[in-house]
Amino acid sequence: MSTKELDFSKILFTGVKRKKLNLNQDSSDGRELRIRVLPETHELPVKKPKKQNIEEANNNEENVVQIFSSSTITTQAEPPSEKVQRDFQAEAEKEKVANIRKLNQIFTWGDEIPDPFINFSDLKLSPEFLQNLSEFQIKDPSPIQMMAIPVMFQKRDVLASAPTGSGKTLAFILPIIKELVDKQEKKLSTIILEPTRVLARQVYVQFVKYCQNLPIKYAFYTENKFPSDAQVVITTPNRLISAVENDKTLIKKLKNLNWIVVDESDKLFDGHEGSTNFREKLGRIFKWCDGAITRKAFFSATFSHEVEHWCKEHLVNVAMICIGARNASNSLVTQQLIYAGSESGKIAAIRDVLKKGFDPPALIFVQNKDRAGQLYSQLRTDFPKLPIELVSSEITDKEKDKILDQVRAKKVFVLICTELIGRGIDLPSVNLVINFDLPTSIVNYIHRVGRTGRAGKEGRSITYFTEADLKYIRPISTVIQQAGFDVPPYTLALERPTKKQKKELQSNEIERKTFGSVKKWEKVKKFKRMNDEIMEVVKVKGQMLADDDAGGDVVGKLRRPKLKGKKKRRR
Ligand SMILES: Nc1ncnc2c1ncn2[C@@H]1O[C@H](COP(=O)(O)OP(=O)(O)OP(=O)(O)O)[C@@H](O)[C@H]1O
Repeated sequence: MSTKELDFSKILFTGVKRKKLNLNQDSSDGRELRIRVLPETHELPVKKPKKQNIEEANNNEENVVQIFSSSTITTQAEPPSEKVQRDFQAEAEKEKVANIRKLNQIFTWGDEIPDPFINFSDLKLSPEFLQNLSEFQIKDPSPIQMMAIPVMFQKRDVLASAPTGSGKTLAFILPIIKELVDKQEKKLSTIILEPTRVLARQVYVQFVKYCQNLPIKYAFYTENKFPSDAQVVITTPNRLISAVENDKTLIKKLKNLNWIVVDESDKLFDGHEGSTNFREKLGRIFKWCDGAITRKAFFSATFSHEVEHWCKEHLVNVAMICIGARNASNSLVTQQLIYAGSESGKIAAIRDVLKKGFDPPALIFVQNKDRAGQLYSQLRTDFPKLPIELVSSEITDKEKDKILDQVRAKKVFVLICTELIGRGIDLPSVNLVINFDLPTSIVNYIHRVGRTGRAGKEGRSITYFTEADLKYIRPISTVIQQAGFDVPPYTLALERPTKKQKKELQSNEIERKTFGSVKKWEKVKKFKRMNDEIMEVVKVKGQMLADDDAGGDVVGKLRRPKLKGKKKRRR
């Protein structure tokens, strides 16, 4: 068994590596998606040629190979012995690997860590799989892929951390796909856990892309029946738990898994989620997935030392991988920290940014759904022609998927959102992230700004703070400075928030003055709800018509559904 008794009682915290990155010294900060490989500089240590004078050389014809001048010649080098050549090649290879690791900022911990690979073609992937990678422009591995893939090939537990947008998803799905193709096992082999349904869907889409023409069954499980014929199931802890509660026979299958992958794992380790308490749920799931062959893989852009200690303590032969500095923000994102004074100052500042012009789409983060509604109404009033959307817990999952797809397609120019999509969401087209409300922790900051600057592209972020944020600003200011960007110097001299203050901030948001009215958003919300109800009726009617084999235009046959709370108009 690979795990000891699990102890989820400890409280996790996150810390930032204090050392300042010297970005000027070496521009290779390891955060680019493209790998860096040194040019080959090694040559065999050929013995230095002897200089002889011509008379001497003429006496020994065998030695004469090249005449440099009228008075000197060079004798042929004595070939090094095979052992010397082997030793030298091994040494050169070691040095090359060390350089690759250094340039890509690959740090590892554990026994028998394999060398990073540099070409997908060296991985013995099937031609179909290689074709799928190239179809989606995956040419070279990113640093996390270079290291995590060979480690996962060793079939051992792994804890991996790498910057936002650096390709962690492919780093864990590639070894899983390869194993399934090679072994051709039909059993349920892998469970991938994501903190939210939206992220589970996103990972599912990656499987759709990379598994074309491959004999693999994968499923995205968030509703209805557990897909028991799938080899890979992508889901959330909540859904998996309720599936097992409904069908205890699943436990037997879970004990026979090859992999359980915990993506955004520091989030799932998080014990501060109140009612959702992910850590407790993960503990239950791990007890089911404790088969001797089951390996665990944890991936995230941020990790606390506690998670690291937990893994060292509870996992056998775990390999740890860290790309770049631990808990650092992505330095491909140009980061600004701006004092806006007050809430109205922030509104003025954001108007200014949108008016001056920006490269859409942009994400604007606020601290809760009410604030999202207020800002939505405000910006719709100020910029009636700008395609603005909002994602918060108030809209359905399907609506969320739709809006996020519109952002990807650049049909939505400004997306107002809450922490709900602060993590993991891959919107490669996003160029600008605005923290309208200050994130409540550096971890949230790192993930939020990581929605831009993805896949090696550059991005930009602006973080506003007000009088009310002053006592919490220093940690965020430090992270920005560590990424190599200027911050107002006094923010670094302010007192650090105490542990109590940090905790308070997690459970109680900063009270902020409201602005604008939420009328516009209320209207849109009502419309969206109506739309959802109509779509639901369309689905049901469509099913009924299909069952009756009636065909025809389903929508045309519908009547307007009765809406809850809708009063009859009095004449
Ligand atoms: N080797 C590669 N070459 C080019 N693009 C890649 C490569 N690997 C992944 N990508 C692309 O990079 C983007 C970001 O990848 P991914 O979503 O896996 O990032 P991540 O590290 O999981 O980020 P986050 O921490 O925010 O979840 C995706 O659009 C993905 O298709």
